[in-house]
This record gives sequence, C-alpha cells and structure tokens, in this order.
Amino acid sequence: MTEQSRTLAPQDVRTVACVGAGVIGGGWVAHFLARGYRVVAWDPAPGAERALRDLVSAAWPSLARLGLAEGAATANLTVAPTLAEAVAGADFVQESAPERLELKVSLLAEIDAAAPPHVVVASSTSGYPMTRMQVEASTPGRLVVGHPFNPPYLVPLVEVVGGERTERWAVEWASDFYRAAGKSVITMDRELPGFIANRIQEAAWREALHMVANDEATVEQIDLAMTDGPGLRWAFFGPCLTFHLAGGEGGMAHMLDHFGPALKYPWTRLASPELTAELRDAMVAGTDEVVSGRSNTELIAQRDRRMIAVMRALAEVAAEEAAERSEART
Ligand SMILES: NC(=O)C1=CN([C@@H]2O[C@H](COP(=O)(O)OP(=O)(O)OC[C@H]3O[C@@H](n4cnc5c(N)ncnc54)[C@H](O)[C@@H]3O)[C@@H](O)[C@H]2O)C=CC1
Ligand SMILES: C[N+](C)(C)CC(=O)CC(=O)[O-]
Repeated sequence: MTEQSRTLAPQDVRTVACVGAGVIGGGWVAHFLARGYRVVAWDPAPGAERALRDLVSAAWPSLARLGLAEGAATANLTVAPTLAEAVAGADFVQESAPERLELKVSLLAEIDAAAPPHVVVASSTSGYPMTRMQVEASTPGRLVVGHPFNPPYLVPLVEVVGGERTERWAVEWASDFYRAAGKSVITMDRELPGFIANRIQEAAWREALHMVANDEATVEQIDLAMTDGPGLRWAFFGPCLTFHLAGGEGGMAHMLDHFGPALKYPWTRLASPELTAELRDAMVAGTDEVVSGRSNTELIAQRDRRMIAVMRALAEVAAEEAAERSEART
C-alpha cells in the first residue's frame, strides 16, 4: 500500500476505534469524543462498558471546561460486541490492551485482518518497539506506535514511531492525524526503547526506587521533591532550558563546565535497582501513606483540576506575552 492509494486525509477522520478501554483506552475514548469524533470501543472484560462510560462521565466536566469541539457528545460512543465489528467501520484504530508482548503481537494481527486496508493502526504501548509487535500482521506497513500520557484526554503529548516494516507514510499520516485531533506530536525517526519521554521519566523513577530501597528518602519526600521543585519548572521549560538558566549569563556551556565534574558523582549511581519484593512492598506502603485514604476517583479529580489550572495559567501567560510582543512591534 502506498500513500497515493489512500483516500482519507487525516483531518477527514470521523470514526475512531479504541481497542482496550482501561485507564489509557478509556482516556483516549474521552479525548476523541471531546474532539468531536464518533468512537467505537471494544474491550473483552466483563463490566468494561460500564467502567468505560463511568470514566468518560468523570472526565467530561474537565473536558467541557477546556472547550469541546463542535458536535462533541458522549452519545457518540458505541461499544461494539466484537473486535471485528469495532474496527470494521473505523478511519483510525488506537490499540490500548495490556502491556504484554505476545498479546500485542496477536491482537495487532487480528486488528490488521479486520480493519479496512487503508486504515492506520496505532498501539499505545509504553515501551515495546513496533518491530517486535508487527511480526504476525499481514499488512505491517500501516502499524505505528502512538504512545500517549495519562490521562490522554488532558496530557497533549503523543510519541509516534514506526517499526522496521512500517511504511513512512503511516508514521506521517498518524502524526498529522494526532495533530488534527488536538495532540502535541513527537515523530521519531528511529525506535528507541522507552521512546523519549519515558527514557527521561524512567531515569527519575529509577533513582526514586534506589532511594526507597536504600532508605535514603521516603515516597512522600520524593513526590514533594518533584512537585515543589523541578516539576514546577518542567511544565514550561524542559530540563535542558532549565539548566541553561542554571549557568547564569554563561548558559549551558558554563553550567556544564561548572557542574559537570560534580555531576559525575550522582551519575556513578545510575545502575538499575533490583525490584525485590521488599522494595515493591516499601513503595506500596509509602504510597498508601501519601494517598492517606483518598479514593482513586478523588485523586483523579484533583489531578485533572490541577492539570487544567496549570494549562490555563500557561495559556494565559502565552497570550500576555504574544500581546506584549505585538505591542512592541507597533
Ligand atoms: N497506564 C499508563 O499510565 C499508560 C499506559 N500505556 C499503555 O497503554 C496500554 C494499556 O494500558 P492501561 O490502560 O494502563 O491498562 P489497563 O489494564 O488499565 O487496561 C487494559 C484494558 O485492556 C483490556 N484487554 C484485555 N485483553 C484485551 C484484548 N485481548 N484486547 C483488547 N483489550 C484487552 C482489559 O480488559 C483492560 O480494560 C498499555 O500498552 C500501556 O503500556 C501508555 C501510556 C501510559
Ligand atoms: C507508567 N508508564 C510507563 C506506563 C507511563 C507511561 O508510559 C507514560 C505516562 O503516562 O507517564
């Protein structure tokens, strides 16, 4: 299949199939509904439809506050009885089944067999390279990774990357489609384990596990260290621009010359910690303490409100800066 043989442009997509409707699949459903798409979902778990509709209802007020696309409605969600029916009429398929390689391999082959031939199929995998997941598909050229962030209905980023047998047009088409659907897209030219954002997150996470394993910090201290420290800056400048400012007038060059030798000390500790049963239990107990009885529903509502507050504050500042720039030009 070539790009030329495709008829549907990314901005003309009307119906999205979401295969797997848990935390991420359900979040994708809420996102696509809010952007005005028709969504057909399928999930084999008993009770999945109720849980999905509850997730969408809980997310909807946040999405309404952010602004719904014209025609957006929860009534545009259909839950299909079979996988084949879910994908048969889709213009795009987003797979969000559990993170097990053998399951992804067979499920993507099944979706590939049932979806119309011109349709791009994306996997939400948080780490498997598409090269390893597309091995049983008969048209692997249209399979891509579209890695979202939780919750996909609020966090803009999607990382898009193909496998060795993915055709370039599919990567480009998926990137354009996600942009049309309101996402911020990183299109990757090569497969990296963990893509880009998870590589960075996992480095911080690995150190958090080290510190708990060695009794160096509590779960509470680790979370506070991020929310009241670097996390605040990372919402608008990434780690590179943040450290550029740490170098004063000398910028990144001075920062590296000044702090580089001293940073070698923590770098020597960056081996992977072993996830022992003790470490697992310490992480769970420490997290339970921080959660201190709040339900997931309560935590999700708190997270979404805060995330919207940050996004709104940043949009407000960006608008003020744009107005100042245009005033300065006149
Ligand atoms: N949870 C997270 O923070 C993130 C997860 N992801 C990725 O999203 C995918 C889904 O993860 P979660 O939503 O967290 O898992 P989850 O466990 O919440 O949801 C998985 C859903 O898939 C369903 N399922 C089971 N077998 C299936 C099958 N054969 N076909 C279709 N659906 C099936 C389950 O019933 C469940 O509802 C994974 O690939 C994961 O790596 C990506 C980014 C973030
Ligand atoms: C926990 N996780 C590795 C599955 C997380 C992600 O992949 C992205 C996110 O939401 O942070």
